[in-house]
Amino acid sequence: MSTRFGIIGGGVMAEAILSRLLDRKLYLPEDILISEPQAQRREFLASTYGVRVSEDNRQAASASEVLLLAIKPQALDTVLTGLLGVMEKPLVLSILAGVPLSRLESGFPDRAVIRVMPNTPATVGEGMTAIAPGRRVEPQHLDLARDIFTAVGEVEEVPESLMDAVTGLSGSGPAFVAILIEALADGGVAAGLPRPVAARLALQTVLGTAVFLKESQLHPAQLKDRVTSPGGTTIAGVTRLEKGGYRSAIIEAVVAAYQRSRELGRS
Ligand SMILES: NC(=O)C1=CN([C@@H]2O[C@H](COP(=O)(O)OP(=O)(O)OC[C@H]3O[C@@H](n4cnc5c(N)ncnc54)[C@H](OP(=O)(O)O)[C@@H]3O)[C@@H](O)[C@H]2O)C=CC1
Ligand SMILES: O=C(O)[C@@H]1CCC=N1
Repeated sequence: MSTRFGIIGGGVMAEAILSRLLDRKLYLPEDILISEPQAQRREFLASTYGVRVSEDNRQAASASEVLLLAIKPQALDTVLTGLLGVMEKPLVLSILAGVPLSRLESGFPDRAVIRVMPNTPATVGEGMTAIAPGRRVEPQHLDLARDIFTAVGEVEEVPESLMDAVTGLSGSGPAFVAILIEALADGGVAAGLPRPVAARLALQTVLGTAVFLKESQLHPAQLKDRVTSPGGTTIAGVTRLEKGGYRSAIIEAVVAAYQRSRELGRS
């Protein structure tokens, strides 16, 4: 049976992408082969999604069209060593944080490589993916990568020099937003709301605000001004946020994640 889509590393992000690709019927389960060292994880992926699994990365790397690299950046060298001598030349899509195209292209000689940074909302088709094509990428490779990541959300092509910044913002950002939602709910509980009610209000407030901003094209500051009645509740809360360094904490979180992405690429 031929593999159209090979994945090396069947972890969180691989599952997020593959679940949506299957949902959207871009690939059939039998088109996909995932190599993953943990037997339990392989069994889970095979039984949940019907995909083929293997403990041998060389099988996934023999994919006829696409090879998605979804291992941790620290595992790259080991994986590359194990792939020496594999002759097939699929398009390589690397989602590894920080790892530069130059390192990927020397690890996959003669193959077209695209550096990609997706995020976990890809699972529900609301992902944000940035792509940066390498030197050997042809227009048809870029079209294929766009098709794959459009199936899991929005896609932006950027120069490779911006990929670490992308990683700090949209790659890591879902964690920062999840902490905000958790903290909003905690605030509601502190103010006396039952936990389930607080959790629902917090989630819908963040979702509603994001959808409203997207649809209205308002600048976030305009929305903030609309909510902030003179002498009212919101300005009391905003004052406390400013005192607590809310904005700078978020800016610094994105910058710290960007810097860590750069460090990972150097190792
Ligand atoms: N999580 C996220 O939100 C995002 C992650 N990324 C990137 O995606 C990549 C994967 O991240 P994530 O899914 O979170 O990590 P996970 O740890 O969940 O996934 C990595 C998987 O690779 C497996 N693995 C380890 N060594 C090998 C090997 N030699 N050959 C094949 N598979 C191996 C791991 O198995 P085991 O557990 O047994 O070690 C694990 O299942 C990273 O490079 C990360 O930078 C990019 C965007 C967003
Ligand atoms: O935390 C990480 O390293 C990965 C990359 C972007 C999101 N998660």
